[in-house]
Amino acid sequence: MKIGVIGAGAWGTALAQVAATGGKDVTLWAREPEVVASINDTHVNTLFLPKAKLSPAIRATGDLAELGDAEALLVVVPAQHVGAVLREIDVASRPLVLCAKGIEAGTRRLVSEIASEARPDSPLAVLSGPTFAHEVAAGLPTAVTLACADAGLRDALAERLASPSLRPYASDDVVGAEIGGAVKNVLAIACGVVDGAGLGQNARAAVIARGFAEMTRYGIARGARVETLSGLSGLGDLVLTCSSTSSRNFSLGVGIGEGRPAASMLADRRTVAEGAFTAPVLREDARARGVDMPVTEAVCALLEGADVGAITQALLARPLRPEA
Ligand SMILES: NC(=O)c1ccc[n+]([C@@H]2O[C@H](COP(=O)([O-])OP(=O)(O)OC[C@H]3O[C@@H](n4cnc5c(N)ncnc54)[C@H](O)[C@@H]3O)[C@@H](O)[C@H]2O)c1
Ligand SMILES: O=P(O)(O)OC[C@H](O)CO
Repeated sequence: MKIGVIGAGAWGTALAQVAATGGKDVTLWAREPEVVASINDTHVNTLFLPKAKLSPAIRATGDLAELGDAEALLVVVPAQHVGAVLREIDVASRPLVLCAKGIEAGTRRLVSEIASEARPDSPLAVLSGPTFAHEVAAGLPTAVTLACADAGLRDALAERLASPSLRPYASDDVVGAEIGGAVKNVLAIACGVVDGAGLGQNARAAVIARGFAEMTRYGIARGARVETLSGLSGLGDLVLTCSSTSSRNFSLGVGIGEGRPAASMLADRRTVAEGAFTAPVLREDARARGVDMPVTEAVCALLEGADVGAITQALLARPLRPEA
């Protein structure tokens, strides 16, 4: 089977490694010529996943046309670039497995909505869950949600993507799988701020629990099912990214909590912290739908330069309310 992977950041590279280790023929599209060269010449992605020794069965290319004959394509560019890349490639009606986590600025669309507009003939699936790329590339045990409306395709993809260390759980709730991954990135920034500002572990647990409550309110408003949100792609990924500096979103929050300006940290980086792009559009969409998301509102204010102490006090001083 030939698998195409669109995007050779850390996650696309790790997924290519899993597929190649499982005996698939893998072509990996990278935007950066130096990434193509380093993967093909040294079997290392020196820019985005430098510690992983990659299978020689992975062939990198800078030409999207070379992925046209793949049986399935994993789409792993950051959410804000999915539309542009999918409009550029001719994938006929091949299945697209969407692996980016975010909401598109300006349109408020989930990645599946972007993809179905760009490639209306391609069936879509979403792969999401608690998955640090370096752990997956190292073959450490990992479980994910694989969501797809078509049961036959879902089972076929699950079988092809499963490996001895990567275990997919099937779901038909595509929107639910996407909401968890998009919202947890914003909440991870908040947990990083708590850590960086030394607000304590009680505060971090409170942000995780109240963050999950707002993820659930927002998810329900967009048609997600609660059991999906409390599964791997929602609560599972929230717990992972809210507790480790391996998360780029959490680390961004730590920097903000320590008093560094968000804008300069974002300007300095090549890797993506999706939560910084999702937070403003999530706030806009939640307001439009009448969904209360105070942690998301706080993250937006902090990204815009607000003072951590003032935001913390404002959150604590909100009118008292029932938990449920
Ligand atoms: N890294 C992880 O552990 C991980 C795990 C699960 C999901 N994800 C998700 O996967 C997606 C990709 O993240 P990543 O970690 O692989 O990226 P990364 O931070 O490792 O690398 C950045 C990526 O963005 C690409 N890029 C930058 N500008 C672009 C443009 N204009 N057009 C197209 N691509 C562009 C780069 O080529 C590179 O592939 C994100 O949505 C992320 O949330 C990441
Ligand atoms: O490094 P982060 O914060 O983008 O998180 C990576 C993955 O989404 C974890 O599942």
